[in-house]
Amino acid sequence: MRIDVITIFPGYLAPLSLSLVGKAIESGVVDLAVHDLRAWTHDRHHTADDTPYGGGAGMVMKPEPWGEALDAMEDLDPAPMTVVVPTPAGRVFNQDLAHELSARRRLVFACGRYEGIDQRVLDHCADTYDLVEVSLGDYVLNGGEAAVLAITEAVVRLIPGVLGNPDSLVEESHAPGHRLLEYPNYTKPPRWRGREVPEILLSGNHAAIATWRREQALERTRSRRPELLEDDF
Ligand SMILES: COC(=O)c1cc2cc(CO)sc2[nH]1
Repeated sequence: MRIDVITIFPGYLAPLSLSLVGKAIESGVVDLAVHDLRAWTHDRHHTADDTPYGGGAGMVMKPEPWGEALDAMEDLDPAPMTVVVPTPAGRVFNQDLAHELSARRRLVFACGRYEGIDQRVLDHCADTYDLVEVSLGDYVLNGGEAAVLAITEAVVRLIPGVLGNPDSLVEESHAPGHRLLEYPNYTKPPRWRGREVPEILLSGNHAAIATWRREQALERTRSRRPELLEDDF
């Protein structure tokens, strides 16, 4: 998978070259490039935003730099582009969408700032590429960069070969077909500040442990995320 990120804050994406995503880049499973949108501005001040037509607070990102940046992305790799635009107005990101995006050959993240990107850029992307507008949830950030960090980690870890132990993908919360929250986890020591590890986990009775874990997952889901237990139909 090739990932390109276009942003006016390239430094914000530096963490992507660490740990999990970093290993995927080193191993060649993922190619990642971060681009400064201002490279496609041509005025002395490298202007990327302007006042909104129709008035209102804040600034809007100008379409011209985005158009030139997206054109340049096409020249970098012949694979068809999925353009992912984090926005409060987007589809809420979840594990199903993470799986969908992990199957794509190429992702181009367009990080908005200010009040957002001129709508004509989104319309151009919808007509020219595969556009996915996505929000991390029902709250607002100041820009798309933090969302790109989260989405990239959620997507890259699903690519075969990236995680050391693919079994850990099976039982985790929100895994496909696994609509329960994860059960509680314990490790040594058996007693810590007067708190014991549940006896069952020390019993070696794997069937009973599996039952206990499912009961714990059900209980947690019931109390914290009851909507996950509602049937879809
Ligand atoms: C949960 O919030 C988001 O996913 C989010 C993405 C973006 C992009 C912005 C720039 O206009 S503000 C913002 N919030």
